[in-house]
Amino acid sequence: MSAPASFILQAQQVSLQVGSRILLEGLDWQVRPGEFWCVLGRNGIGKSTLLHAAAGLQPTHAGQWQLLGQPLQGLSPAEMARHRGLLLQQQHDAFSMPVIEAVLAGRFVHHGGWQPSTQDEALALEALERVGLSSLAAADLLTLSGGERQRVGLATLLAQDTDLYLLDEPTSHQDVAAQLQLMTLLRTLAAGGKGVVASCHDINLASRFATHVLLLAEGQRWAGPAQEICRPAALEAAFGCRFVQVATDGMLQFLPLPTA
Ligand SMILES: Nc1ncnc2c1ncn2[C@@H]1O[C@H](COP(=O)(O)OP(=O)(O)OP(=O)(O)O)[C@@H](O)[C@H]1O
Repeated sequence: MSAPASFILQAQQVSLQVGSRILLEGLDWQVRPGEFWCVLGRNGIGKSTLLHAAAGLQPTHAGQWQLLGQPLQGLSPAEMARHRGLLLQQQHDAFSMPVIEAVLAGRFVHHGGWQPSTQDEALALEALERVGLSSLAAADLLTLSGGERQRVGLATLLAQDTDLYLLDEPTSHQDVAAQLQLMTLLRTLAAGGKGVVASCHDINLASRFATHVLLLAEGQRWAGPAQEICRPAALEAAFGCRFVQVATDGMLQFLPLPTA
């Protein structure tokens, strides 16, 4: 997995199914270094399923995924964990532990032992700083707010330091200022050569921060540069409501309106 690959993630004719329902059929899609993709679409359209399948944690019914040019199915869990990380939509904590310990868990994949080195500790602290939570390093994980807990999850992924970041609704528990910081952080990660894929319900955040958008709808999808995909016609087809496009401060905003 050391040779440079032109794609960090590649879907080749991927089909995803839950029960008898086909969510996606014949998806050909590539994530290159430097790209920040937002996956948009209605509730239940298959965004989480897509992220979990790309992470190798959910079955792919046809086609295959390649991670850094290698078939995902052929990689061991340890190899996968060194090259891709997934932020779940919900974090479930059974035990008390200091926040820094949760972040240090991200380093485990790189040394295989539970004893963190001084460098691991420095990287974990730096990851907490990047998500604005260094003051909570010693706090009990179980005492955090929903937004703080979600950012600890992202810090753990940053400590894991993978090539591909898969994030399921990373902004869902964040206040508006934290959303801007988080989307800026994801864009910076991509600009540094990582591949970032995040599901999102905020079209305006996606169109402002993502380099690319994958817009999913029943039996249809659009993929490409964010400014090309975030257009009223495609958004209306995908979400089933009207959109008015408003230009403000040099940015395009999309205002959803009920259908007449
Ligand atoms: N294990 C399962 N068994 C049956 N159906 C499932 C299973 N997992 C997911 N589904 C269904 O698959 C569909 C896609 O779910 P998914 O969570 O991927 O949607 P989503 O686009 O992420 O939705 P949301 O925006 O609400 O998070 C949903 O209709 C869901 O009910």
